[in-house]
Amino acid sequence: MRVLVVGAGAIGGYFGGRLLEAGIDVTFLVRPRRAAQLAADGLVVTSPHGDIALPARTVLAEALTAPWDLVLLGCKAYDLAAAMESVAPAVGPETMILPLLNGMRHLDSLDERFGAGHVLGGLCAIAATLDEAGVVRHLNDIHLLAFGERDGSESARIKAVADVFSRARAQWRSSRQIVQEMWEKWVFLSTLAASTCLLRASVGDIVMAGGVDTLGGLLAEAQSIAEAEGYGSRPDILDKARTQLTAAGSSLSASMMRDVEKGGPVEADHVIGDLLRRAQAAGLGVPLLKLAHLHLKAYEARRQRESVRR
Ligand SMILES: NC(=O)C1=CN([C@@H]2O[C@H](COP(=O)(O)OP(=O)(O)OC[C@H]3O[C@@H](n4cnc5c(N)ncnc54)[C@H](OP(=O)(O)O)[C@@H]3O)[C@@H](O)[C@H]2O)C=CC1
Ligand SMILES: CC(C)(CO)C(=O)C(=O)O
Repeated sequence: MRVLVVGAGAIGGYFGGRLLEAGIDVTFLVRPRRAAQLAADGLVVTSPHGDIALPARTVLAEALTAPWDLVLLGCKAYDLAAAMESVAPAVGPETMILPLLNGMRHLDSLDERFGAGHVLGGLCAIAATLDEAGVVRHLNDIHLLAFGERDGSESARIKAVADVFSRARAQWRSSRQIVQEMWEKWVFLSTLAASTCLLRASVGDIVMAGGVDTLGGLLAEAQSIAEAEGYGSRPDILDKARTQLTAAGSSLSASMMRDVEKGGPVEADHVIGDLLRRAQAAGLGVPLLKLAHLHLKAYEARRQRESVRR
C-alpha cells in the first residue's frame, strides 16, 4: 500500500515515522521549509517507544500526481483548506483519506471536497510536538491510532489499513464505532483544551488550585452537546474521562495549550467554536465553554495585532 502522509508535524511525523520504520511505502507531502529540514536531517522522532532517525521521501504539492492508496491527514484544522487543495491530485477513485485531526468539522469539509466515500473516520491519542529543530518529540507513552468506516461496516479496505498498521510500532485498532469514538475524544479533548488553555496550567495544577468543579463543569457542558447530537459519551468512557480530567498531580495538558505557550496558531474554532455552534443550535447554555472560546479568540486577536506590528 502506498501511503501519503500530509504534514510531517507532530502527528504526521510520528505515525508516518512508525510506518516508515516498518518498511511501508511512505511519502510525506510537505511545504518547502519542512522539505529542506527533512532532506538535511531525515525524519527524527524521539519517543519512549524507541527513537527514529530515517531518510524520508517527501513531495511538494506541485509535484504530486498519481493517486495514492491511503492519505494520512496530519495537518491542523486551520490549514485544512490549503491541505485539501494540495492533496487533491493524490486522490483517485480508490483513495482512502484517514484524517487524524481533533474535532469533527473536518469530516464535512473532506466529504464536500472529495466525496464521503473516500473519507474514513479516525483519531489518535498521543502527546507529541514538533520542535524548532524539526524533531518530533513524543511526550508521553501513549501512541494509539483508531480508524474505521463511518457507517460501522467491516470492509476489505479497512482490513488493508489494519494490515499496514499491524506492522508498525504503535498501538492501533479498527473500530466499528469510530464516529462515536471521535465524539468521545472530542468531549474529552474540548474539556482538556478549554481548561488548560484558559487557566494556563496542567490538570494537576488546576486541581491543586481548587478547580475540580470547573473541570467537571466543562466536561458536563461538552457532554450535553454530544448528547444533543446523539453521540453522548458512554457511561464508562465518561467516568474514565472525569477521573483523568480531575486527577490530582496529573501533568496532563492539551496540545492546544502547548500551541498557546509557543505563541502559535490554535484550533479555537474547530475544537471549541464548533461545539458552541452546535450548543446554540440545540438551545444549550454552555458558559464555561463560551469563556474558554472567548479567551482563545482574544489570544488570536492579540497574535494577529502583534504580527501586523512586526
Ligand atoms: N500534537 C498532539 O499531541 C496531538 C494533536 N492532535 C491533532 O492532530 C492534528 C495535527 O496536529 P499536530 O501534528 O500537533 O500539528 P503540527 O503543527 O505539529 O503539524 C502539522 C503539520 O502539517 C503541515 N501542513 C499544514 N498544511 C500543509 C500543507 N498544505 N501541505 C503540507 N503540510 C502541511 C505543517 O507544515 P508546516 O511545517 O509547513 O507548517 C505541520 O508540520 C490537529 O488537529 C491536532 O489537534 C491530536 C492528538 C494529539
Ligand atoms: C486528548 C489528547 C491529549 C490526546 O491525544 C489530544 O488529542 C491533544 O492534546 O490534542
